[in-house]
Amino acid sequence: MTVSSCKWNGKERNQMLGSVVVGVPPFFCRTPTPSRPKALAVKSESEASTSPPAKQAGSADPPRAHHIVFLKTHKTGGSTVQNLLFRLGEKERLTFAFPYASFQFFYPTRSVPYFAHRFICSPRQTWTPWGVYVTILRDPATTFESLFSYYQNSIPAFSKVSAATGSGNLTALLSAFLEMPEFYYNASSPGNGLAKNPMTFDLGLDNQEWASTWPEMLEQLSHAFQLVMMAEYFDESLILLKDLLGLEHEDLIYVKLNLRQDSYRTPLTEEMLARMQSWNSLDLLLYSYFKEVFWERVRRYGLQRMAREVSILKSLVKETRHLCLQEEALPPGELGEMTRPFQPETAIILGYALQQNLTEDDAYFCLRLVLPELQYHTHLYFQQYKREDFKI
Ligand SMILES: Nc1ncnc2c1ncn2[C@@H]1O[C@H](COP(=O)(O)OS(=O)(=O)O)[C@@H](OP(=O)(O)O)[C@H]1O
Repeated sequence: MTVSSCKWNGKERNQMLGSVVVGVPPFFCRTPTPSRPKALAVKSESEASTSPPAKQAGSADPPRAHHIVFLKTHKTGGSTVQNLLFRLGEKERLTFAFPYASFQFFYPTRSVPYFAHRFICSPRQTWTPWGVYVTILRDPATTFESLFSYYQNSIPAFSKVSAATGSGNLTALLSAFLEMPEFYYNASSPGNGLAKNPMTFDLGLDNQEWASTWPEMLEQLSHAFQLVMMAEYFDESLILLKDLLGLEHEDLIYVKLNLRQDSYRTPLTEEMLARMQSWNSLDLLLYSYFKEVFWERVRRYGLQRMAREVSILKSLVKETRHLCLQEEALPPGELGEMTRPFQPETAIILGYALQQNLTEDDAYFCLRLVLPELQYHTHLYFQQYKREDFKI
């Protein structure tokens, strides 16, 4: 089934959702249009072109940000960032680079699309700036714990644990996996891409073992991505994004999406934590490296300035939540189809119900703020390809 043939009804939604469970790296591209926002404009309209900028020999100009690419890693808060970019793109009438026939590009064979892999990750390629590249990382332990719970039934290395132990208890399953990961993990199984060093895999690097090219790879990645956000410092990350793209505070308003119900979280013992870090040691290297890059960047931005900006953002988010949401996150049974996030079999994912009696403008904004990624993707897909049969 192709996405273009989808209508938004329960049966087809399930088919679409099946494919999105294993990841959605949406590429979000900015194409200059007559209604281009001043906030994102780097050069004047007359200078704009739809093709990537050709760098003139000897030109000292920085590359122009004609395109925004967001590489969505798994279980790192990416859906929240994606929602913000979807809203921005819709508001500014930007073009989205959606895969033609699916929600995702090449997963699980390869997580990063070929061109990105070639330009970002090959040590022999010189990085060619084509736009603004942004991604997000999260502490490897919490990322893995979240992945294990969410993909318990769909990643072979994880589902093998329940088959072998007969247990249905997430904590027991995670503990059993961490005791003997090699026993459950088969590197050649394509569905196992995320079962070891998932962020490394998502960035297109070899996630099996450390190689002497790693330091060079990390440096290349830090040149390729103008911003690597950190889930643990989400607000600070958004302020850096604002600075990078020339956004307003209003553009940064968010609610946490794809949030698991607390009862599905596994409390980690010291031993589990150590095992998890050892199993995901490349993710740990990646994360530690980019955490340093991140804080260096915050220092350059100015610590006091950052604190002020974050405080403004926090107040705005609080105010908006009060305006838009009935209460904090709710389980799926209490949500309508439009606002109910996809539910894996092994965890409960929370969503949000809107306040009643919102004005038309507020309802337009608030609905988009809480719209789960599949619903929003479907809406944008139909909107972009001039299919009017699914409208919010
Ligand atoms: N703003 C913000 N800050 C910190 N953490 C956040 C944020 N938004 C979402 N989250 C947490 O990220 C987890 C979901 O990540 P993704 O949306 O990338 O998941 S997915 O791969 O698209 O399914 C999921 O983690 P778990 O709840 O631990 O599963 C979310 O709670």
